[in-house]
Amino acid sequence: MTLPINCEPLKTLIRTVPDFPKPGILFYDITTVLKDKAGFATLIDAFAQYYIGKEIDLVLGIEARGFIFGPALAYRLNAGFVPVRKPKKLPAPTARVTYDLEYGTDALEIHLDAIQPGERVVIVDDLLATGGTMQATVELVRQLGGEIAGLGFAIELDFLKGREKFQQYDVLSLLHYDE
Ligand SMILES: O=P(O)(O)OC[C@H]1O[C@H](OP(=O)(O)OP(=O)(O)O)[C@H](O)[C@@H]1O
Ligand SMILES: Nc1ncnc2[nH]cnc12
Repeated sequence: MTLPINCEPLKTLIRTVPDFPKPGILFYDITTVLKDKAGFATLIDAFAQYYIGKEIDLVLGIEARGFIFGPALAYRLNAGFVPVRKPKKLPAPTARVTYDLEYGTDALEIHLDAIQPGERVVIVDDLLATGGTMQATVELVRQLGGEIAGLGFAIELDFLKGREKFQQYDVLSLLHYDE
């Protein structure tokens, strides 16, 4: 059995920015790990190692930062990639769900024909905070009849307890922060 990839050393490559985008928010900036070739590869390798062999048909990436990890992971899993987008970006008929954010509200859409009923889907995003964004995406997948095989995050902000929204799902977070 292969040992799980330890991503903990990558914390040195993640920049924290106080009071962005609003006062009181400590922003976890992944651009500093993405530009590090070993850092980015380690994150994709860690996701891939977890999902290989789980018969994943589709990887869904949530706009915008889920688009960074989703396609690279889909390629490694020999799966398709589906973008979940902010409103009015997708050209064909869509399903839409609105949700609350750590710092505002927003909505997400998916093409109605993006998932066939029963297809096995992994949803990826850069960060789990309150879980509102992922919860909206889970709802979109359920509306289309997809089977949720996993929810994957590069970073989880444990203190916001977003994970509690997903108790019936397999949640993978590569890095955890307590504050
Ligand atoms: O768990 P939550 O409280 O829902 O927060 C997490 C979401 O917030 C950020 O995206 P944001 O909405 O800022 O959009 P962006 O990726 O377009 O910057 C982040 O990339 C996640 O998608
Ligand atoms: N604190 C945070 N840092 C980066 N992305 C976020 N998305 C929601 N909360 C965030």
